[in-house]
Amino acid sequence: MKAVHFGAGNIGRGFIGLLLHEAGYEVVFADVNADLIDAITAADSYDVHEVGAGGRTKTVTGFRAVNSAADEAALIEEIATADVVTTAVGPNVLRFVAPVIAKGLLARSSGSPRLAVMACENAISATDTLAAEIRSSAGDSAVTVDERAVFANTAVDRIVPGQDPAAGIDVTVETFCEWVIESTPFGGATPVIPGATFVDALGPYIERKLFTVNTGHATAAYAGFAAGHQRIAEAFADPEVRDLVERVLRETSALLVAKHELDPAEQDAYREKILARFANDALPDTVVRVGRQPLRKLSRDERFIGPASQLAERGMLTDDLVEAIGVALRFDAPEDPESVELQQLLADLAPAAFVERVTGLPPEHPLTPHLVEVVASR
Ligand SMILES: NC(=O)c1ccc[n+]([C@@H]2O[C@H](COP(=O)([O-])OP(=O)(O)OC[C@H]3O[C@@H](n4cnc5c(N)ncnc54)[C@H](O)[C@@H]3O)[C@@H](O)[C@H]2O)c1
Ligand SMILES: O=P(O)(O)OC[C@@H](O)[C@@H](O)[C@H](O)[C@H](O)CO
Repeated sequence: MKAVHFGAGNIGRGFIGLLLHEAGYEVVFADVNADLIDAITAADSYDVHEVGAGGRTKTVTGFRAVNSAADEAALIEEIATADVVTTAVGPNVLRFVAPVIAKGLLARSSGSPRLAVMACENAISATDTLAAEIRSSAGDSAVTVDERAVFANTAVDRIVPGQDPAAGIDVTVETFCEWVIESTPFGGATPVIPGATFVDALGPYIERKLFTVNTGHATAAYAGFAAGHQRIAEAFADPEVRDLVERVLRETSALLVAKHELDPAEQDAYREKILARFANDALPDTVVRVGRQPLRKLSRDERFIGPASQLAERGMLTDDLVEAIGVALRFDAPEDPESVELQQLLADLAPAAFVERVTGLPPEHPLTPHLVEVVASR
């Protein structure tokens, strides 16, 4: 069995590549970073170091690498003969990997089994987004794409921080990991990936993950940045940061319980487990990594505006989320282009125009006045 995985970065090597390897797949990493591809090609194995209580080191072997910017023909051939294609490149990059996946699908022999395509990104329905880009790229052959591929949405959860360059291609990760994949598109013939969980309906899982892990994580990052902290564990040890994270997650939990009819006690336990993960001092994660791309994080369906808008539509409380959004506006990290753009937009636009442009919410939405107020008063 062969898997082609786009994005040989933190999640690619430290999570998806590892689980595919453990499932018995030969993994072909595709990435645009030439130095990274050369390093992977030169290695026979790499280690995934789990840190924190019960952490172990796992070794990945049986992989190859293709430079997707330089060797499209080789990548098309790999996709044409693969069983699985996964991505962990970032939601905004999906449109750039779609054309070569379309070409690989069209190059498959018509008798081949259908290719399982799964985007492993922090975004709702990321595989649907990727599939739409692949169909659009295939043009008149879009029907053939759907005959040859099965597209399944997924939710991925493992904190993988930025890596020490001296570690080579080894990866340091937390012990926790969860890969949830929707089963329905496979019609009963799901890929064999023992480390993954297949569920009929992914909606509750991805919203629970994004609106708990990622809303809380981003709140810790932005409040930590504003308070002058560099590492997430250090930020989370600050009582004021932790208090805001806990208040925000009580609001998102109220939404998740109401919308998806989750058991409140189970959601409380899920939230507590996540708070303990943020406190993992053995994980060298930074507020700048976790806060990266603030414009993406403040967009319509993402970890702040997604839950806050739905709470407001239900007439439920959003005060703490709105406070966290106000703190996010202070994220000013020159190394992050979206942070620079965020600060420029704040300087250039009136509050109402800023809210509409960044969050995508119309003026008449019940959340909008609260956001305009927080932007105006910053
Ligand atoms: N790191 C985490 O804790 C974590 C956890 C869950 C989900 N995720 C999600 O996984 C995705 C990747 O995050 P990451 O932390 O691994 O980022 P990363 O920056 O470590 O890795 C992304 C990789 O994608 C590569 N890439 C960029 N453009 C590409 C292209 N056009 N073709 C092929 N490769 C390309 C980059 O060179 C890089 O190696 C994101 O959607 C993120 O939200 C991350
Ligand atoms: O990857 P992002 O930028 O969407 O979010 C940053 C972190 O919150 C994220 O990478 C988490 O570490 C991860 O989602 C945990 O599963």
